[in-house]
Amino acid sequence: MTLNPLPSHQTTPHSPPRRIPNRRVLIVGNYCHDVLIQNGSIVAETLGGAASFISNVLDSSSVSCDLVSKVGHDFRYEVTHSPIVVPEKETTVFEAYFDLGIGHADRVLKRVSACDPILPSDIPDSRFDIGMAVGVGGEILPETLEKMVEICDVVAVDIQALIRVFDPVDGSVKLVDLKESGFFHILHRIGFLKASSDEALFMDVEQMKQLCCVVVTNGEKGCRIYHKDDETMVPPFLAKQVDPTGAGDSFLGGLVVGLVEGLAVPDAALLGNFFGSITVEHIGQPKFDFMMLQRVKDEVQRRKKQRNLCINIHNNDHEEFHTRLTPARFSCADSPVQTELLVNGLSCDKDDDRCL
Ligand SMILES: Nc1ncnc2c1ncn2[C@@H]1O[C@H](COP(=O)(O)OP(=O)(O)O)[C@@H](O)[C@H]1O
Ligand SMILES: O=P([O-])([O-])O[C@@H]1[C@@H](O)[C@H](O)[C@@H](O)[C@H](O)[C@@H]1O
Repeated sequence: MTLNPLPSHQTTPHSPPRRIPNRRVLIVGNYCHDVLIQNGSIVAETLGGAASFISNVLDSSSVSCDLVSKVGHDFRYEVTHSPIVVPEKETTVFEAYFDLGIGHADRVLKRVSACDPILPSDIPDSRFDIGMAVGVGGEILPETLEKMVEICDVVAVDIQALIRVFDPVDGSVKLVDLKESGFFHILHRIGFLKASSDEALFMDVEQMKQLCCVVVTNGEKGCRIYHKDDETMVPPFLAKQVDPTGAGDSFLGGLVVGLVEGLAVPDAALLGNFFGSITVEHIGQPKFDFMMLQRVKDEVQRRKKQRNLCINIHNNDHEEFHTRLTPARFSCADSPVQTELLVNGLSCDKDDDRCL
């Protein structure tokens, strides 16, 4: 298996272009029901789970993907990629509290119900170009990740799938060090490890960046990429945050769209920032504007052509791409109207039927 997350055609802009065949992506992680709570009241109930946010970005970007997810008999959303229904179980439920004000976290998460884990036998035996291990409620097992690295050329992992543990009484999410997670022995076989800046405290970035490409997201500040001796800051896009839920997931979706398109890793991460910034402007799943998506596709094609022709482009020079994507960012027509601003950046549009 090729583990180099930065294929040579991407790292050396002066090498001849290589045709990239159509790629297929495998997303593994459970859908869930999200309940957003503020001041003791339910503000919104939405479809959640990293798999839902990521497939939304991939589907909108016309990147074909297979999705393996388990839900219970009570799953209440219509989704494009049907989950496995476990009739005797309930769907995973997360409550997100936006007013507990613990530390500097923007929300406190509790897993109040958990569906079954995803087993290696639930995953198809075919080969995939990119696998995404994106559990939220502990559904990815070490043997699940092992199967993914066997059948996928490159695997991108959200660290939250590996290091979350759940309080047996109230389901509060706690994090354990990556070394104690039970997954550490597999990590030299993955391509990308994505963590938020809070989660990054639970790994040794210096060590991990020798094993794979580490991407640390940092909310409105964008993200940083670490690989071997390279470190790159990738700038953010301006956003008016309504609900932070799913930003990291959409980021990962955008990153993988960029990789599938054959962009260099910093440019792919810029697409991640782009989709992350749109997501924070919505409660639950964002609906991406068609014109905006078309402009992004055009800019991606333009960027690829420019890279292939080696015009004005250096390895870490993604500023021009950022400048060209910015107008596309604001052609998004369905940004929610802010009607009521609540504390900690959670606000609700009264015309949005997900808001209660
Ligand atoms: N307030 C914001 N303004 C602009 N972009 C944001 C904002 N919040 C998140 N993003 C984008 O989404 C990405 C992921 O968000 P982050 O909050 O770091 O992840 P997570 O949801 O996993 O905690 C960021 O790297 C950034 O690109
Ligand atoms: O906001 P984010 O960290 O990218 O990802 C979120 C998870 O942390 C959370 O457990 C889940 O309930 C949300 O639907 C979303 O997937």
